[in-house]
Amino acid sequence: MREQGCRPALSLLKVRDVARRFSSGTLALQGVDLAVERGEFLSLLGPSGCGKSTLLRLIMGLEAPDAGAVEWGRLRPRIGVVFQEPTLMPWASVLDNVALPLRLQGQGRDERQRAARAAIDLVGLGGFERAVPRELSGGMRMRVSIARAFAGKPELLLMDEPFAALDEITRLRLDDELQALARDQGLTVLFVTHSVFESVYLSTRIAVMSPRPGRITASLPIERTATGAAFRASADYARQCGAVSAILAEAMAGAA
Ligand SMILES: Nc1ncnc2c1ncn2[C@@H]1O[C@H](COP(=O)(O)OP(=O)(O)OP(=O)(O)O)[C@@H](O)[C@H]1O
Repeated sequence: MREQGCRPALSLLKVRDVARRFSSGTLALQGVDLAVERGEFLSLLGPSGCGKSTLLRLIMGLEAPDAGAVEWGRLRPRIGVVFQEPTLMPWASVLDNVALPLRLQGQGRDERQRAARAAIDLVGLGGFERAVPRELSGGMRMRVSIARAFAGKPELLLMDEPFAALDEITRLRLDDELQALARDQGLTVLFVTHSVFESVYLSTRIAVMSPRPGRITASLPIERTATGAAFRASADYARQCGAVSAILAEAMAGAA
């Protein structure tokens, strides 16, 4: 069902008319249509409870839709996942935490340690391989979680409000690091957030969701006329934050 080998469209992923109702009776998603294109940084922006995490779980294959389908392009990409909580093994070193998925895949010790060290360097934690999570700050723990996702060399990175629990300064820094990593590694990212400012800063496109039952009400490409702090301080950034906020408010009012 997932493989659509003969399909001419080359989107990495298509969510078609998806609905999800929980056994409690809650209709979390209805009529969700979303195409994810290779190489884009796509944010899913919507109010709390609109079904963003549910949609990510459907894409991960952790749950099945009650209607509609999640369809993959020519090949199903390797997927990396980062959640809001870093979900590290507290007793294990940074190196062992990052190498865990590779161990579960059955990779040999040398191979997985090499890949884990490379991912740790990528997120700027070189030198902390032997540290355990309690010796790290919240931002460093989140970097470990990102390194763990990168160690498997993902083509598609699914991120569920990864920086929501962090302080503003750490969050801004990790936004910058993530954006640079995604660009340098040619990754496709699907990033769930409540934050208009974060989504405009990070994304090449934003999909806005309505309140529950969630569906995509708008898709907006983001124009980036500068990078880093210069973009954050630019009139273009402020203008696009204003436009996205207005569309989000419209989606909220439409559902009221
Ligand atoms: N396992 C479940 N059983 C019953 N209801 C659920 C379950 N998981 C989620 N829900 C409900 O489905 C709706 C969507 O939840 P979901 O976590 O996907 O929203 P969200 O947009 O990610 O929210 P937030 O931004 O607050 O994390 C909510 O009303 C939630 O209570």
